[in-house]
Amino acid sequence: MPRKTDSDNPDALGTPSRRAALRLLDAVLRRGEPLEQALVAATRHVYGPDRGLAHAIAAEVLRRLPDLDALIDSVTERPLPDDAKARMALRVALVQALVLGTPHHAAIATVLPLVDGGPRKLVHGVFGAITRSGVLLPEIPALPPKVEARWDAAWGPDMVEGAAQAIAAPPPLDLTLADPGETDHWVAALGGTSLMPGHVRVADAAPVTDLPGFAEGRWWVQDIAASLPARLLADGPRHDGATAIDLCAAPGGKTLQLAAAGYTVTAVDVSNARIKRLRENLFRTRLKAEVIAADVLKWAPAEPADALLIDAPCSATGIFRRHPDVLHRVHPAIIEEMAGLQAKVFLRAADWVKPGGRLVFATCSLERAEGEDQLARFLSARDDYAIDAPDPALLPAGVPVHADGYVRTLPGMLADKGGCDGFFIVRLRRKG
Ligand SMILES: C[S@@+](CC[C@H](N)C(=O)[O-])C[C@H]1O[C@@H](n2cnc3c(N)ncnc32)[C@H](O)[C@@H]1O
Repeated sequence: MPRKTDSDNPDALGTPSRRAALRLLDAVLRRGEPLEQALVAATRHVYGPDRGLAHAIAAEVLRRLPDLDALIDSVTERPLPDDAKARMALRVALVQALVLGTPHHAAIATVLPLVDGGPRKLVHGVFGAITRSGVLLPEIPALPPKVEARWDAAWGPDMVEGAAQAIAAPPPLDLTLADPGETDHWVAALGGTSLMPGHVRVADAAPVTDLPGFAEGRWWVQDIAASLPARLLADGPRHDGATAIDLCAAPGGKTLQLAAAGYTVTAVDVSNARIKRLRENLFRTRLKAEVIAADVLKWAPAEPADALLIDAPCSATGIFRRHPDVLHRVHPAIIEEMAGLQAKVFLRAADWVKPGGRLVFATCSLERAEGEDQLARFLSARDDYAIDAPDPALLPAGVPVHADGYVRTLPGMLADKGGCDGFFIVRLRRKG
């Protein structure tokens, strides 16, 4: 059967992908949906590479939104409403012309049908005025004002600057190796660099599935910061048959690390769709874990484990480089709600660690409520636990152990090497 393309659609050539980008933006900005979650529905009538294009346009708009809006506002008499179709269409057209390198005539011609029967003239006029003026977007993108204010209050101006710079360039691709002893081999085979044993960083490349070692399951994709919780948990000698429980485990980056390190792993997650990906990852890497679909607020293990990892559900503001939707849809009520869930999981799971065993709590969040504050609350409730500060040699150079014994990665860290996601990680030992 011939492959479907844009041209099978009654829209002008190229328009369906822009229409899908508009639907994605609407899902994120108006309905507060995560971009990845909106992808299937928004791109239902778009095929092949056009689906990737729709995603790229929407993601780039979300990275550049305050700057795009400032440009639009600079040439309109009165600001267009935030959710006006004209503003949305202009964002889609301008990001193509000014960031993605689409020829100007194609950027506007493919977008005008999106405002058919509406403000076509306005959109055409504003686009023309901006592109004719030769104005460019700033090299360092602006953060949404509310995010900037929140992060400035929590971390200060250097972090805010680091975060803005981190949006400017696409993040590199980080791989975690099944066997850290093969680091030199995979650095050479993939043409990458390594920031620590078991890690390879490559410039964001062609499809991951085409890279050497993927089919053989010798590595999996995982930001270097995301690989630290399992590294900290698995560090050091352990007895044969040591057990690990990985809570909130899917799609399994950390389950794979713990299994590769030799633990007998039980991986628990509530999402069937994500568990399917976890099983695929185990199959590809030929690693073993018992996989359980369950809500950790209802489930309990038959017996406590030597090691327990909580990669808690969170606002995910630490992964804004690859998921720029979090910059626009995460607000204080979401952070508070996630922090409440984390506190429950943390306290409940603390009973599932053997005396003398380890617990690592982590979130990919840049909010203290989902990191430092969780730790303080936990320690005040559980005097049977103490912080077990890791050896700094376990971390890549440039990521410190905090004076209080936990690890906090922030934008700006490893910046000269391609940066890292924002994470909070603490390792605790149960007294015994
Ligand atoms: C940060 S992600 C986990 C990433 C994963 N640890 C990895 O390394 O690939 C958080 C996970 O928590 C799961 N989750 C959320 N609420 C849960 C609950 N009540 N019980 C179990 N899993 C939950 C989500 O389905 C999601 O997969």
